[in-house]
Amino acid sequence: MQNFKWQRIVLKVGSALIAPEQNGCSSRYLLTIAQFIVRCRAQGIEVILVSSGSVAAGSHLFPEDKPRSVALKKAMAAAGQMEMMATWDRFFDFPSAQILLTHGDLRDRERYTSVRDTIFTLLDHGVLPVINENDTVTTDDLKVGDNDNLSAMVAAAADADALMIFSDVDGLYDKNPNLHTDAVLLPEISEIDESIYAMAGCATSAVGTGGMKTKIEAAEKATSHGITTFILNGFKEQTFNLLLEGKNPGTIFLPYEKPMQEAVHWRTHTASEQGEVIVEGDFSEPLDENAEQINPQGIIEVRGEFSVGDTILVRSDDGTKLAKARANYSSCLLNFIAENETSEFSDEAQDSIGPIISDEDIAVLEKS
Ligand SMILES: Nc1ncnc2c1ncn2[C@@H]1O[C@H](COP(=O)(O)OP(=O)(O)O)[C@@H](O)[C@H]1O
Ligand SMILES: N[C@@H](CCC(=O)OP(=O)(O)O)C(=O)O
Repeated sequence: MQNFKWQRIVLKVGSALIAPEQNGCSSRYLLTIAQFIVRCRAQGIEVILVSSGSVAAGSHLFPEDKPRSVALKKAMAAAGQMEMMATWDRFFDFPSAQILLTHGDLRDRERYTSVRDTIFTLLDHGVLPVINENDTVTTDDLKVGDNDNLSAMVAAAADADALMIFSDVDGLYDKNPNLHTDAVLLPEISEIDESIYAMAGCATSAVGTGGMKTKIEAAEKATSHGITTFILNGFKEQTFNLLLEGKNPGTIFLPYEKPMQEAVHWRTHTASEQGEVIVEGDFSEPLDENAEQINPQGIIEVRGEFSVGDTILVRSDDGTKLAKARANYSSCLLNFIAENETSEFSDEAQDSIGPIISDEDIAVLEKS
């Protein structure tokens, strides 16, 4: 991959590549992917693998149970994860390590930093990190839900240069090629807007989650962090040969020229808001330099329950999303302040705690 000059890449492998016949893990496609990983490492490129497929790999162990309950899918994931890790590990003569994550781990700044540190330490020691969502323990509130978005969060956490999403199609088409014979492949996307999302349909395979929509979300997350992103066909050996020749065999999403800073990116794309604060005021000036101007008297409403340190969404009174920021106050205290007629208590709180949100812990959102 001489032409690409990458130091660190994240490869995301979809379920259809792991268990194509849904009869346990198969080496049919994984062998080629494993050889690609070995060749990248031989070129000095650090590789992180985000591997889907635990449910698909484990499903053959529970053949008689249909329809599948959530508990059954979690059991499949628990059993299939073992088989999948064993399959990957067999291909390599270097060590690999399993990391199972939930969104709960990534949206908490301390746990996120700990995940980052672990990934960097593994890479420093030549160990291949193999990452999946921790399906067995996730709840609706805790899960990322698809490994496309998870891989983008991992790529950002790992400061990767490129994210390669290996799937069962050649890339992004102007419409689903499995439903429309006249669909056209788009080799290069320089800007992700509504028209790109409009092209993306759902998964049509029995094992995929999210289809193209989640891959575009992943590309948006990654490119805004300066990470070149590809959607590629992992079924075709040619894909890997072309990549090694420095060519684009699928769809490439070009990185932002001015990527977001790490902390702002995390707050925008990985942290999720636990509540909202509706404020009044003049927001014509950049909020990231004036966050501290939002004072308790300006609060109109506090929505949801959040604690100090959680991420909150700040909206203006006309509904515009202004920013995501670290809550310096709990929702309980803010509610009390907002409902209290006298400013004496809020002045006291501001003196002892400081501003409601701070300039350094804020991600300004595009007005919507
Ligand atoms: N515009 C599109 N271009 C390409 N594929 C699309 C498009 N819209 C929907 N798809 C579907 O997305 C599928 C890939 O997503 P998915 O099944 O979730 O794969 P994976 O398991 O690799 O994540 C394709 O097989 C295709 O059916
Ligand atoms: N965590 C799940 C995979 C979820 C997922 O996003 O699957 P896929 O669309 O095939 O990448 C599993 O291991 O089965």
